[in-house]
Amino acid sequence: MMEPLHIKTPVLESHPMTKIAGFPVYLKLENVQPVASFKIRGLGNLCQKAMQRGCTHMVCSSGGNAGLAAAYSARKLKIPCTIVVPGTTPMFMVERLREEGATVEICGDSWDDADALAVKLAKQPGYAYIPPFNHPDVWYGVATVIHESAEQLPEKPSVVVVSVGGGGLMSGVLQGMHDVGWADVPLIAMETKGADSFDAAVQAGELVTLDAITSVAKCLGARTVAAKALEWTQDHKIINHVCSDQEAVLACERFADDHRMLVEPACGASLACVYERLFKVWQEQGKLGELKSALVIVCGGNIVSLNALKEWKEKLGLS
Ligand SMILES: COC[C@H](NCc1c(COP(=O)(O)O)cnc(C)c1O)C(=O)O
Repeated sequence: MMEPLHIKTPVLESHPMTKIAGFPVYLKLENVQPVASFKIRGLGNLCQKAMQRGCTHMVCSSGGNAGLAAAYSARKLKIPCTIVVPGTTPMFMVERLREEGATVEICGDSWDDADALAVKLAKQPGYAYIPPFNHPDVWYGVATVIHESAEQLPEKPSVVVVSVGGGGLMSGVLQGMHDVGWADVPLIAMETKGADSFDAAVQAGELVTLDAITSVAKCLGARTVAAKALEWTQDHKIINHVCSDQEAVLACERFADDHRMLVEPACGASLACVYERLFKVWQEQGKLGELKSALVIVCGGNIVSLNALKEWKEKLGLS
């Protein structure tokens, strides 16, 4: 059994968010992972399995964070890797991937275009395709975030909150929830407008491919959500919600002020669930009953800076 490449992260009760919600809000701080996002849990597991299956070169498509997790894993496992990112990925992130030793290819306007090239490159002998969200080994690794939380929390939470891009975080969290006896705990699945492929699938009752990703939360930018995520709606109570880019970016700013930690708008979408007081809305709609506590998975992300936050606020009319 190999040592996992992720670390056990803290669970912090957020005093400011508890005051807003009216009950304890616990934060699982995946932003303090070595690669600044939860991604290392799933990609670390997948890369270790790929190495054990004898791969000699890994190829991962990514909006950035999964790529960094794969590049970090490959470096730790001493295996060459290629990361394919869309043209929307900022150059500082491309340089960060190269600093991890990865070869970086830039392709297309969204993750889906990058993924198509990654799949093609991985057909070379000895190469392994490393999907960023749509694989059981990813979900198995992500499930550890709940296994840890169950040991860290004083009691079972009344609700768990995640962000949804391709649906890997959501699927792994749900797997973990069922592992630890939280099958009756509703999951809140948050997306941003313009990256809402899960909501589109739920509304249509089948997978839907968005024409483009127009949200600033590019790391939620999978135009088609994984089938597994939609399947989970048959087996678990899931409340999905689409917030605006403005709400996600403001949540990032409030979180930085409240906790002195800077996270991506992809993560801001989850934090907006608390900051926009959505629990009360869902209780008034009868979607949620009494709530004693909430667990928010702070998924983190690298593609953010004080300057980026300022630019997003200007772009979104928030300045
Ligand atoms: C296009 O991008 C997909 C993936 N980011 C996904 C992601 C998510 C959503 O996770 P998912 O639902 O894709 O498993 C949440 N929070 C953060 C900070 C993320 O980077 C990537 O980096 O390749």
